[in-house]
Amino acid sequence: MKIGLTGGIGCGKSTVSKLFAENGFSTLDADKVVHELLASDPGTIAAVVDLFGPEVEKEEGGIDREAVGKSVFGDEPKLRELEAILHPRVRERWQSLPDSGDWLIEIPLLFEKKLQKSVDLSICVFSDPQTQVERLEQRGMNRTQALARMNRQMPVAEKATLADYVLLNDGSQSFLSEQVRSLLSKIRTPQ
Ligand SMILES: CC(C)(COP(=O)(O)OP(=O)(O)OC[C@H]1O[C@@H](n2cnc3c(N)ncnc32)[C@H](O)[C@@H]1O)[C@@H](O)C(=O)NCCC(=O)NCCS
Ligand SMILES: Nc1ncnc2c1ncn2[C@@H]1O[C@H](COP(=O)(O)OP(=O)(O)OP(=O)(O)O)[C@@H](O)[C@H]1O
Repeated sequence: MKIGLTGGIGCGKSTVSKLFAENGFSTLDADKVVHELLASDPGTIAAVVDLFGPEVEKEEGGIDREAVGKSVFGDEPKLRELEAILHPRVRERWQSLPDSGDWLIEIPLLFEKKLQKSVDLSICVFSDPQTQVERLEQRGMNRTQALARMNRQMPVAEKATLADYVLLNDGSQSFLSEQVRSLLSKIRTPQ
């Protein structure tokens, strides 16, 4: 089974992914694939330097994600060009996963990019936008940057209406793990 996990930035996707991993799922995170490509894939690095200039290449090699992130959210044409470099490479990676076994794949833009048909089941982790901003600020992102990314995404309430299952993550981590436990018992029990 391949599950697509989505939600807004900072809603708790990685936290949910860890809970699935503890319950025997293999996991893949599209953001991590992007990070690996930007750190060490020569073709990706060359294309991104071509787009943003040599100043985004770090001395030790690889792309400075913070610098790119600061300039690209709010510059829609550039962001689309960056996505055109990265998305086909990321898609190739998760679409070539083995058919066997249980996989949870974190795909932030699952619904924006209409990829839901490529997974057996979709889950959205929902947090109130206020909670999203607070969590991102706690992680060191400033409010303007947080809002720029959130504004570029489909509102999480809309994602929730499109998903097969929704996990609520405005409460405690134990409330979240209870929901994951209950969801796992549903999707693993043959109907
Ligand atoms: C701009 C980049 C370099 C910033 O890197 P940074 O380490 O700061 O952020 P990270 O990659 O960890 O992303 C964190 C979150 O930002 C949001 N985000 C990232 N890219 C996008 C995007 N194109 N559109 C909307 N939100 C996005 C997602 O919620 C994601 O979970 C990087 O996010 C990137 O290359 N984005 C374009 C590729 C992409 O669309 N990635 C999303 C998953 S495939
Ligand atoms: N229920 C919760 N209570 C308190 N903190 C939480 C809760 N859920 C997640 N967090 C914290 O909020 C932050 C964002 O969570 P997480 O990294 O899981 O979200 P994400 O959706 O994967 O984020 P991103 O979109 O940036 O990849 C993390 O620091 C995490 O530890």
